[in-house]
Amino acid sequence: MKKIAIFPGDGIGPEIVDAARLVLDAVDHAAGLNLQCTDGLVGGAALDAADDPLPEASLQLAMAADAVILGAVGGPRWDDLPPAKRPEQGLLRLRKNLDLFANLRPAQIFPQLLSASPLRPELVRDVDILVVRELTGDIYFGQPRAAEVLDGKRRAYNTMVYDEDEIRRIAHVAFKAAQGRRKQLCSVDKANVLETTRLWREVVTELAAEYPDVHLSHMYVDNAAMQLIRAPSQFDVLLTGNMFGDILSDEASQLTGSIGMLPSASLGEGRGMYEPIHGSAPDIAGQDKANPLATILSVAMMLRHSLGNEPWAQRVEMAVQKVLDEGLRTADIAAAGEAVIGTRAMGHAVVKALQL
Ligand SMILES: NC(=O)c1ccc[n+]([C@@H]2O[C@H](COP(=O)([O-])OP(=O)(O)OC[C@H]3O[C@@H](n4cnc5c(N)ncnc54)[C@H](O)[C@@H]3O)[C@@H](O)[C@H]2O)c1
Ligand SMILES: CC(C)[C@H](C(=O)O)[C@@H](O)C(=O)O
Ligand SMILES: [Mg+2]
Repeated sequence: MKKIAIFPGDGIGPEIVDAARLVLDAVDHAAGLNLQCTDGLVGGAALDAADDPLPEASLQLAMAADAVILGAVGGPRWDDLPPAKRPEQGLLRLRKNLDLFANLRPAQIFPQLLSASPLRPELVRDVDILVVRELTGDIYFGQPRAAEVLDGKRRAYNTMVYDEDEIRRIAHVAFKAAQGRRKQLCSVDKANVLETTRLWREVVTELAAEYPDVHLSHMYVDNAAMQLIRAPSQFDVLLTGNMFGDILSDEASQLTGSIGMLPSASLGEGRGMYEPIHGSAPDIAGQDKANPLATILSVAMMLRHSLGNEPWAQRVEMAVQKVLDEGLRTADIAAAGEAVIGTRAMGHAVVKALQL
């Protein structure tokens, strides 16, 4: 028996999670996984219910689980709160408390969606990038941080900080991932300006000696943002910090056609958390329009990384390929004039494509 904690969250979160749940339930039943799934509150939903974006009960639920599935958090209803009190803080605290320092965000091209990419097909056809984003450090968590009034003037600051151990452990993850792929690792930093990322570059370079089969290169983040659009297939594994990884992974999602296609795994020493990279999409929430495939592909990542079930991870990924082959599209991945299906119908279609 494995325990799965499920946090639907806000906005489209409950819709995409419900669609992914259809797939998870079907796999559980067919593969005899004997999963015990329990829902919890995080983000705005938790703020509303318990005045805390990560109530203690939710944290305990996650800590007791073998794996966590999360939809998305946040939305305009909570936008006036200061960052430290917002729904997003629930997600950040969950990541930090579970020590999920390694965020894997694969950006793969689905050949069926080449026409959905804003880039020319010949530029994106061979794209297969793994963004390895550090997830528990950087300017997200650095102290001190404050918003204050000084000499009658409002000012605010955050602190970007990494120590060498934090850099080393995420770099090991990236080097190992590269060894299992095309052996090209590009570390992205801003070492020409920032002390933090100068240390980042030093530590990553030191580690390269342990991975002689991996070709390591370094790139400044501004150039990387540009190269991702100019010639994205040059990248294999992209290693970067929390902030740059957040931005570059949203950018990379566009190569695939939609942010609704990018799953993620957040890993540490223990349980993993699985979530799409996108947010709560308030503009389409509650309309059965959201693409659940990123969440469904995150379930595949959970089967692979937390449940040790590679065959079923691949079956879910193949089922996603099949629905795309069949021409089934949510609005975000539909070409002009193409028929569109809703979130829930897409979930059912993936279950059908599993051919159980
Ligand atoms: N992991 C998370 O929980 C997470 C991630 C990013 C943003 N957020 C939060 O979500 C809220 C909205 O943020 P935002 O608008 O900047 O980013 P967003 O990712 O929610 O949406 C950006 C755009 O992408 C579209 N989109 C996102 N997911 C989609 C899907 N599955 N299918 C189809 N279209 C999709 C949206 O409709 C929107 O047009 C904010 O409160 C933000 O903090 C949460
Ligand atoms: C909601 C926010 C805290 C989060 C982040 O910045 O990590 C999101 O953008 C993501 O990419 O998961
Ligand atoms: Mg983000």
